[in-house]
Amino acid sequence: MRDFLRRLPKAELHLHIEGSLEPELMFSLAERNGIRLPYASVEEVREAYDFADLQSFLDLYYQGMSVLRTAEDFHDLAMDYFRRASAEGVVHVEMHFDPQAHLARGIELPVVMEGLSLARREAWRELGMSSAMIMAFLRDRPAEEAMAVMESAAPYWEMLDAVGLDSAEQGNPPAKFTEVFRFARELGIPRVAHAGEEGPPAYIREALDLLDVCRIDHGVRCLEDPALVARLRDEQVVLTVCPLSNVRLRVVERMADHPLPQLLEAGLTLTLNSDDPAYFGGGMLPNFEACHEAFGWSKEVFAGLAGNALEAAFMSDERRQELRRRLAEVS
Ligand SMILES: Nc1ncnc2[nH]cnc12
Ligand SMILES: [Zn+2]
Repeated sequence: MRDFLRRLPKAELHLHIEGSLEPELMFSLAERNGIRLPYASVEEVREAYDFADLQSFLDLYYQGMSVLRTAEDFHDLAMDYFRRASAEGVVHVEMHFDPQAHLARGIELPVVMEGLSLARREAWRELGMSSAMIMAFLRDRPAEEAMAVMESAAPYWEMLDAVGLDSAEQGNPPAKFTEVFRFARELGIPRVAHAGEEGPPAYIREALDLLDVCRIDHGVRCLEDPALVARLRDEQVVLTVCPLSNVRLRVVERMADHPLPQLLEAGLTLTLNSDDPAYFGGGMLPNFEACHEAFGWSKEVFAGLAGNALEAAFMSDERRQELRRRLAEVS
């Protein structure tokens, strides 16, 4: 099964590129940039990754990314992840990135865009891996700031496959960002949003009704609202579920308690993703394997999930056709 799961052509739709920063790279970038880390060793960093909830993770996540300063750093970050993901059979990566977290440290958007764009071209050339960019707004910051970022991103609008919404969910409903998302819609930029990770089902409804998103990131708490589940099923809204993330952030206690089997049973359109692989115990393959171990799903189930990701991905029709063929060959 492990070999089958590795060979499955997997598209990853929910990945925070800053959350792919492994402690080893964190140390080498800190050294390159003359930054002192509050850890003595790589082991000490890993030991600190014991989270009580989303906020306790976010505190370390924003601290960790302080080593990213130059376009070269962002390039190295992304290439480091693309290489690891490619070795796990990932063929397409859609990366969220958080401009406001970098602006707050004095790192301007062009630095981020230059580094990530260079890595994307290299990944295509050297690994045959396609990718997409999702510019995310931090929902625990003011909506006016998100709007300012959107406006300042004008030179890059063409390069954005979507805008997204992440960071601390509780108390920061999608409604807060209605105007920013309306602006993105007017520009023809697709929209996704984290909702129903820690927040209530009402946030999933708001993301659909007010932000007009095409996908919900996480969405696992929809099960608390049967009418919402029926709507998600009928409208075939894609959920980008991140199983290991949900365990590590204590959305659920253990993999065996994860609601994935119920979500599948309810007929929802699901995909599997890693979210922040450096912080949550691994990338796409470990997430697929954890599901196999916990739920004993068949090859057909995993091929179905991989197929859902291909259909929902931001990629050219030509690329989608090619990957559909590869999926059919493997499964
Ligand atoms: N799992 C997550 N939820 C919300 N915001 C995030 N930013 C990075 N990872 C996140
Ligand atoms: Zn996420």
